[in-house]
Amino acid sequence: SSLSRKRAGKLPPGPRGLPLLGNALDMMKLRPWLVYNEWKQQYGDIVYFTAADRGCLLLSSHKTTHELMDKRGSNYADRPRAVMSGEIVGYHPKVSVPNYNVPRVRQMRKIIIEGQNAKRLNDSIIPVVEEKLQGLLISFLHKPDDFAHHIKKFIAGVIFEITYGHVLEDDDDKLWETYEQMSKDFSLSTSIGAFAVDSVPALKYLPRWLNLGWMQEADRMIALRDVHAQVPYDAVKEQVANGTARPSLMATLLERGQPTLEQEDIFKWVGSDFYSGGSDTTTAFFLSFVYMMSLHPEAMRKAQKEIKQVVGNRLPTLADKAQLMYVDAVVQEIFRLNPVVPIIPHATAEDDEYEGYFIPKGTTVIANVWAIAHDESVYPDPHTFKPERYLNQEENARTGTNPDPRKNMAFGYGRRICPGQHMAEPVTFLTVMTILSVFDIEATNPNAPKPDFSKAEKYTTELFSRPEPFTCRIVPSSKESEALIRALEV
Ligand code: HEM
Repeated sequence: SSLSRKRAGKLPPGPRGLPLLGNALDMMKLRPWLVYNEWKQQYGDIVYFTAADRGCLLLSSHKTTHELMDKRGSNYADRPRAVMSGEIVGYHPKVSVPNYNVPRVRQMRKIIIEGQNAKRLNDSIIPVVEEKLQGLLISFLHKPDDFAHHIKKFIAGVIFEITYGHVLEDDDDKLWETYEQMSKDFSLSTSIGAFAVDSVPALKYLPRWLNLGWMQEADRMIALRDVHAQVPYDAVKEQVANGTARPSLMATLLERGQPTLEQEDIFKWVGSDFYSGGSDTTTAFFLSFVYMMSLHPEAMRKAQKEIKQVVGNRLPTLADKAQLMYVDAVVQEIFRLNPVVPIIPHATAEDDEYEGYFIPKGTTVIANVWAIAHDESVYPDPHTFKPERYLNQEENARTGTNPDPRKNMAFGYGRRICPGQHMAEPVTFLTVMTILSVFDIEATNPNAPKPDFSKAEKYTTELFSRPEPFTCRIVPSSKESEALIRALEV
């Protein structure tokens, strides 16, 4: 590509001469978003660098992510090469791995999005969430210290029920165990730097008899890849055939008639993607919510007061949302301060040119969400948890500050934007509002120093970033609240 580069112009600025290997590997340990944020300060909102054998474009402003990833969507909707996860373990059937021009990507996104249309959302998804949410409140009441486990199980329960009509009851549910392992495999195989073969793709041609650690790991992942989605799919197929299927997305798809082999493969992997797309992300968000409340008692009390005024002494419903501006601001601030997906990787399908810079085909494009979320020209006082920032809508609109993080970064960009957003938005709001309507969340040690959010402290450095394990106290906010929860137990 050096010829076309000469013709098309220079690459954007950025750090040069980084060590060939190791750069990408070290990066992940360091919270790459912090390193990337420094590069933004040093080189600007459009930066080019190479990591191992890849060219990477780092976009660190609303302007650049919007102009390239949204407006030039068709050219910015591919994914970076995934050697371990795609080529070796074979997760290509997942919607998130292949390039956008693979037809099944669009077919799968369509099924996922239609699965959350307004009617399905109201009739099939929200009622399930409300029911599972009652179970969550009861678990919080009885075993508050296990809140992290309860949250995880709540999400898994919702996803299994809406995807397969599978009722998750036991902690050692087989389907749950399998999906958890698949989810771990998928995120490990996808993470930058976990496997050397992603930095040196030629390693994939080493003979299998060498039996290196990563080869054994890959074989184990491949075995699970082949079965995890087959088992629940076959179960629903049989239930549909003998008329015992509970309502679910999979049952709806199968009730339309005998699928072709190609459709079967797509349905199976859509099932897999509901879990890998929806569980770790939503769990990370709710853990972040609990953690933020424990650290910001004033914001919590303001939200609780608003709920009391609007809702009174009953459990809230989504119909109350329009009147709960402050609660909504709390939700936005959780999405912003510690974004669940701090950096989002896409890739270019063709050569491009932007503001005089040349952007080669096949460049990894990284949306630097963390840096945008902490940009003080967009979110003044960016490292502080401050729901109030969203409330002055006229002023915000006039100055272009404090845009809703859900609308322009938390769920990604362009043609790859999160297809689960249609349920994620109401589910996050409903859950936050319901928990706050009956519980106080308190820090175990209120005098401990607050983490420094300008350094992303106390948050993990995974693809889906969540708070590091923490403790807090979750107690009913009043006698009436406790009675409301106990009334749910039958
Ligand atoms: C708080 C919850 C969630 C957050 C923060 C979140 C965030 C994201 C982000 C940032 C992306 C990448 C978008 C891009 O590449 O531009 C994504 C992709 C995706 N999400 Fe979500 N998500 C959430 C919930 C869900 C749920 C509930 C589902 C279930 C259907 C889901 C399914 C997916 C799938 C399948 C993709 C891959 C799409 C593709 O590659 O074309 N997500 N999500």
